[in-house]
Amino acid sequence: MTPLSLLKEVRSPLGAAIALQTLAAVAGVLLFVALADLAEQLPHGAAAIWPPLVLGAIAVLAATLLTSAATTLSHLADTRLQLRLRQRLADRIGRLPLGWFATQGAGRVAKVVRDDVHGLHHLVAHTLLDVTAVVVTPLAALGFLIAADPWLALVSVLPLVVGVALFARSLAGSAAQFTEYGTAQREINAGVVEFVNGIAVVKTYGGGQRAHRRFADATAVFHDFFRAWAGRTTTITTSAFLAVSAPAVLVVVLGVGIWLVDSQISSPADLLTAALLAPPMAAPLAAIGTWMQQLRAGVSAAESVTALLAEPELPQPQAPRIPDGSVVRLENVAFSYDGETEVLRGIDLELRPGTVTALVGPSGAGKSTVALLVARFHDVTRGRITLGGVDVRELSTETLFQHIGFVFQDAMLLRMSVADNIRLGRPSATDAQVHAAARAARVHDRIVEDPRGYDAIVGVDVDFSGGERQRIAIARAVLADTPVLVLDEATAFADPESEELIQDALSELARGRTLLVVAHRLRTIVDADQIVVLSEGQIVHKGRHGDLLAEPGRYARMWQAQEGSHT
Ligand SMILES: Nc1ncnc2c1ncn2[C@@H]1O[C@H](COP(=O)(O)OP(=O)(O)OP(=O)(O)O)[C@@H](O)[C@H]1O
Repeated sequence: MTPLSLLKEVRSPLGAAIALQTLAAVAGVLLFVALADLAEQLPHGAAAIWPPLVLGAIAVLAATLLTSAATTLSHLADTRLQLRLRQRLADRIGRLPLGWFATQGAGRVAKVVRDDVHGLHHLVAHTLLDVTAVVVTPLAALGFLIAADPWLALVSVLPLVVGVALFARSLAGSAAQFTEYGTAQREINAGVVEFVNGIAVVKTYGGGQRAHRRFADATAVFHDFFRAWAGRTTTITTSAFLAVSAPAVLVVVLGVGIWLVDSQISSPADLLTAALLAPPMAAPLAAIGTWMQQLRAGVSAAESVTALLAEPELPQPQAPRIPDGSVVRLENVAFSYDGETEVLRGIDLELRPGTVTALVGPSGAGKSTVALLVARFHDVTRGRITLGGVDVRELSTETLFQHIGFVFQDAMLLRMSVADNIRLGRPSATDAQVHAAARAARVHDRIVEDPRGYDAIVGVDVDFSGGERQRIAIARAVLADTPVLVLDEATAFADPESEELIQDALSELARGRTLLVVAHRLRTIVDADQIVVLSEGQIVHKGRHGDLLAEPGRYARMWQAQEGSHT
């Protein structure tokens, strides 16, 4: 799909709008022709001026009505396109693997849905009509002039030709310059972002000079580049603007035109027509930069939308199967984020119902990745993951999430009431069930601290700390009541009281379920049925706390390091 094929959806209204705008531009030129005729007829009395007067009035009326009809149609096309695109994007976004969002960030989705769809609005509703007008007006004017007097037409088109030649010269080799311009701009932006993001560090450690060097250097590079570029092109660009400016055009047309009239090659009336038509014929060239930029922005918005629509979706099974029980098995699983480096290899693991499995290991070992794969945020690169004996790729998303729930580190709350946030786990839950889930998650007391309690809107009436958000997410999982639960233990930064509450909530949640926990502190998982030690994407040990501690190895060392730091 090419970016502009997006516009196929609205080909008919947009085509009609462009056709109407073309007629409007011709009518606009006709007005000048009528004016010239009017001036010519003035000495011949009232009867003679009526026809051009009526023609002028019709031209104005037609230009106004046609432009307004074209704009209405282009806006209708735009509204239809926006609706279709937003539906298609929502549909596509809904079918992307959940892991995609972690990698790409919600920022890209927001940019496309908000900014790029809006960028397309500009292209469809305005830019295409503007471009039509600036292309058709000179052509229509030239057509009228050629019909009236070819010599004057030639003179009138001269400033335009000179202008085009000068602009072409000033733009020669500009592709490389524009690339350099873009690179320099990006470097400045990166410098600003780095500086602003690091402002706390900069202020704390007083490294102001060094920290903003990247920004300062990028600005200096940009300044030098731009000065050199402007120096090379200013004279020629200014000459081009001058060539197509109304006074310059009039000087040329009147200067040569008067000589043509004197030499009886042209009539005074045709000279008047040329003097009226030549400036609007040349003027659009001065705006060439603006509309090229608008076209480029529109095309680039279309490219972003097309790219998002082309993102590979998570394959859905043709004939979804039903799992038999809720045993989860990872069989010789390998996974790569980038298709090159495998971050997991040969993972064999069984999560039996009612047991707790803890994943431990150094940072970057692949613990979170295993958790994400079990919840099918990504599909495995090799091997398979089964739930109740069925490959998770053969389950419908609905069935999968009826069986597997998850609570990840950055517990997401939506801008809705606290009760509805918890109810996301089970939309049909009664108030009493919501409250019971919140109690089990040790967050009920915090919720009722606010006078609006469960009706308080998150982010508007009430804000929660990270630990509280996580407990609300746990309440949601309690309510969803899935037999398998994947948890990314995120208590590392919680205060001791909050940590204790989260641990209580988790123990409550774990009762009777299959639990897979990404554990950062070993102390919380000493009672786990199975501790899996990962290192560099592979399982290096598996067993219970006591057994693992007994054998010298990574687990014993990790325990020593953590417990040593507690004593
Ligand atoms: N979205 C991603 N895109 C590319 N590589 C990733 C992505 N997420 C993780 N990785 C890489 O995969 C490997 C395993 O990461 P993972 O987050 O699973 O480790 P972890 O054991 O959970 O680490 P931590 O304890 O620090 O959270 C790391 O090398 C990491 O850099």
